[in-house]
Order: sequence, then C-alpha cells, then structure tokens
Amino acid sequence: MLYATPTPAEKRVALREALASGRLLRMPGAFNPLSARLIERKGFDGVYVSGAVLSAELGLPDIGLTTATEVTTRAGQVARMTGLPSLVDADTGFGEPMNVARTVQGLEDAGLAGCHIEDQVNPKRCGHLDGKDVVDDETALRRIRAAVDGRRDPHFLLVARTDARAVMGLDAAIDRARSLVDAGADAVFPEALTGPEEFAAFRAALDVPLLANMTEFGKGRLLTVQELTDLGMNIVIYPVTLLRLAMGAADAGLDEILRTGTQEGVVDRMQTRAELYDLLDYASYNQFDEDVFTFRL
Ligand SMILES: C[C@](O)(C(=O)O)[C@H](CC(=O)O)C(=O)O
Ligand SMILES: [Mg+2]
Repeated sequence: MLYATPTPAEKRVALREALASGRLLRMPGAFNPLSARLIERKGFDGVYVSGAVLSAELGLPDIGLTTATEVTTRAGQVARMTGLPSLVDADTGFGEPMNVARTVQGLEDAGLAGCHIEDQVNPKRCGHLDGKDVVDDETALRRIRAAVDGRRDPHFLLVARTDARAVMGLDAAIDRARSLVDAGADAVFPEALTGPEEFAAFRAALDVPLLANMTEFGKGRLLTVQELTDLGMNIVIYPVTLLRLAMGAADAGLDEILRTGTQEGVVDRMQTRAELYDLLDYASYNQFDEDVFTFRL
C-alpha cells in the first residue's frame, strides 16, 4: 500500500541474485506505475522503464527530448509501486560524464535497481531506426567510467548499451562491448542485432550478463523465451509492448463509440472496476483508515 514493501537496496540485491541464478529474467516495459503492478502480479521478474514509452507518454518522439529530471521522476514513480526491481533506460546519460554520474545518483535515489547507458551521439534515435550514429571509443568509455564512479550502491546494475552493430558492424560492436565491460559495466545490451546468430556471437565473446531487446517492428524477428534462454541471454525486455497493446485497444474502443454511439460492445474487453481496485490494493487503504480512526490509547 502507498509504496512497495521491499526497499530499493533489497530490490537491487534481489536483481543481482536473480541474475546469478542464470535464468532468463523477463522485464516488460511499464507505461505507468499501475501497469508495473500488473507486471508484478503476473509473475514477471522485473519492470523495464523505456525511454521510448516515456517520451511517447508525453506525446514526444524518442529523440533525446526528455530530461534527466523527467526520466528520474517517472522511473521513480514506477519503481516505488512495485516490489520487483526496475531497470530504466537512461539514454546517453543526459550530458557529459559528470552529468552521467549525477544521473546515476538520481536514479539510485529514485529507487531504481539499474539503468542502461548507450553510446549513441546526441540527439539519439530509437536503436532500430536507420540514420543513428555512435560516439567514438573514448567518449563511450568515459560515459561508463563516469557511471561506475558516480554509483554509490555497488548493487545498482549498470548496463552498457552499444548501438554500434548497425553503424560499424558486428565485430566492431563486440569490440566496443568488451571495452565497455573493461570500463566497469556489469552487463551489456547489444542493440538492434539482426538475429539469433548475432546474439550467439555476443554470448561467445562476453562473460557478463546480456540483455536482449524484443521490441516489435524492429531489426530482428521476435525470439521466444526458450530461444533466448538457449542463446544464453540473461534479461529480455519488451519495452513498448504494453503501450502498443493499450493504445491499440484505446484506438479500437474510441472507434466503437463513434460507430455505435456507446462503449457497450467493448466493455467485456475492459479491466473491471473490481480488478482495478484489487490491483490498487484498495482494501488496504480502507483498513488503514479504519485502524487510524478506531485507534485508542
Ligand atoms: C529499448 C528502447 O531504447 C526504449 O526506449 O524502450 C527502444 C525501443 C523502441 O523504440 O522500440 C530502442 O531504441 O530499441
Ligand atoms: Mg530508449
């Protein structure tokens, strides 16, 4: 009630332990704190906070327009409402190395369990679009170095994302990832790989946990949990899936009202009032009030 019971520190430790177990951690992207609760209720392993979703929520394209404050605030709102560890997309870290360090500290304070920082130039693009570019080795390494130095909780998971595959090719992307790990990254997010062979190549080259991005309408086909497990992946994100589903349903519902003059025909596809209240843990709030008002010395 009001916030999830486990503390941010406990959630970070839980994420580290889950990663050490070797099983694939499934992290759908929450589009708001409420959807994070649904993700937890369903039994997923973590919650992802996507930059693409966060921008889209504000009606903006994902081209580096959101600020560190906006991302930190929203990610914190999501993280506090779930007992699961939350991993946030910190884009390029929002500035120069010292800004990156400050971003990491802000995300720690906001209760996140980890973040990923990418090697794209500013302004960044969705990793699955053409026309993106990456910074040089030195700049990329400094970002990660700064993130590592800025971190205060050693359990906060720092994931280095490299967008180099689409720009410089697979071998160069693997080299880049290796040096990001040498700079202190805990895990690697190889962005926009084209298929299972490329995931396998990353797995063979690196010993740290690997994150697979199963975003729809991207560069590669959508791989199943079994396929990703067999490829030795450690985290899978479904960053924009829930937003796309929700917006698809909203679109259809609005059309229904326009077409028939009532939403009656789509009510059976809605989350019911009872289901919503259950997810909100409404009963605990009533109980809290009762306990406070009947309190006697
Ligand atoms: C993972 C990602 O960085 C995100 O912001 O969620 C995006 C997802 C998308 O735009 O589909 C990405 O660059 O892959
Ligand atoms: Mg992003």
